[in-house]
Amino acid sequence: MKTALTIAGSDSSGGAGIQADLKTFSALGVYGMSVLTAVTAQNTQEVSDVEELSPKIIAGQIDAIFQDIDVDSIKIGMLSNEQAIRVIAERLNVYRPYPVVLDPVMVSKSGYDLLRPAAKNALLTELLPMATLITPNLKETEALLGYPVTTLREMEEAAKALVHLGPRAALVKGGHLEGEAVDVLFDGTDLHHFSGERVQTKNTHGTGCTLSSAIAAFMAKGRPLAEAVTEAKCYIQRAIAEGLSIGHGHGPTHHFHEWYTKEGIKK
Ligand SMILES: Nc1ncnc2c1ncn2[C@@H]1O[C@H](COP(=O)(O)OP(=O)(O)O)[C@@H](O)[C@H]1O
Ligand SMILES: Cc1ncc(COP(=O)(O)O)c(N)n1
Repeated sequence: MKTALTIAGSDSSGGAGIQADLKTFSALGVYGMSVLTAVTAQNTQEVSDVEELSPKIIAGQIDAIFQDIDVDSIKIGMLSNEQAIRVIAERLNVYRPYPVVLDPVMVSKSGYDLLRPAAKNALLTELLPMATLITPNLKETEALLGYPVTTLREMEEAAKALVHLGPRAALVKGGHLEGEAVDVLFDGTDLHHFSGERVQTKNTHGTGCTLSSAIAAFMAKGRPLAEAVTEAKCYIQRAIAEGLSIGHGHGPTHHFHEWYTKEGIKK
């Protein structure tokens, strides 16, 4: 069985973070592992507290996995602070995993800073250059590039500009635009568009976590990048369409195990 590792924060309500990542890996038939960076006290309405883990235990978790198990892909999510970024970059430089899907998580849907603003530079210099793919939403794209991105044309230019910062490829997600939910991939050579029908729902907690984990899962299975994004987009579309009205805020996406067949996602 192929394996995938998520390096991310815990969401106590189970809709985002490590929990969403492991549910996605499992639904897509890869063996999931986790390195925790922080524990959030969170529900569908708010993040009420965060406790960051020490660089020592973050390094310890990474070492424990890589010294024993072959890792077929990695997804990185919530990092919280600069020390976590530095120790993860340092350990990954030793083990050189491939592929690395980096979701540059910054602010939760409920408005809480999941990355301390002062840690942004370390993210840019230490981790972006190691990534096979980064998957920012529009706000994160703006924070990384330093200018607003609000149209499809600007998303295309932004995806190219992000690749200049070091990752091999960039997927700019249009989940927060109006109209069709269009994501734009620049793979270093070509631009690709991935379009999904917009679902009118408030149950979008963890959509970015789910999409990046699904891409990592398909890449673990050996799919080339653009194909992995196509399959993952199909997965997130249905996970949102069948999202769950759990809690009183932004409910979570739905992960169905029976979706995955040997041929791919059941359409
Ligand atoms: N209401 C929606 N209907 C359909 N697709 C959506 C919707 N909201 C987000 N998406 C898709 O979900 C994925 C995650 O995007 P986004 O919500 O922008 O990320 P994030 O969770 O990082 O803010 C993207 O593929 C985006 O196009
Ligand atoms: C631990 C953790 N990681 C990531 C997110 C982002 O998810 P969202 O953008 O849907 O709030 C989150 N809320 N919590």
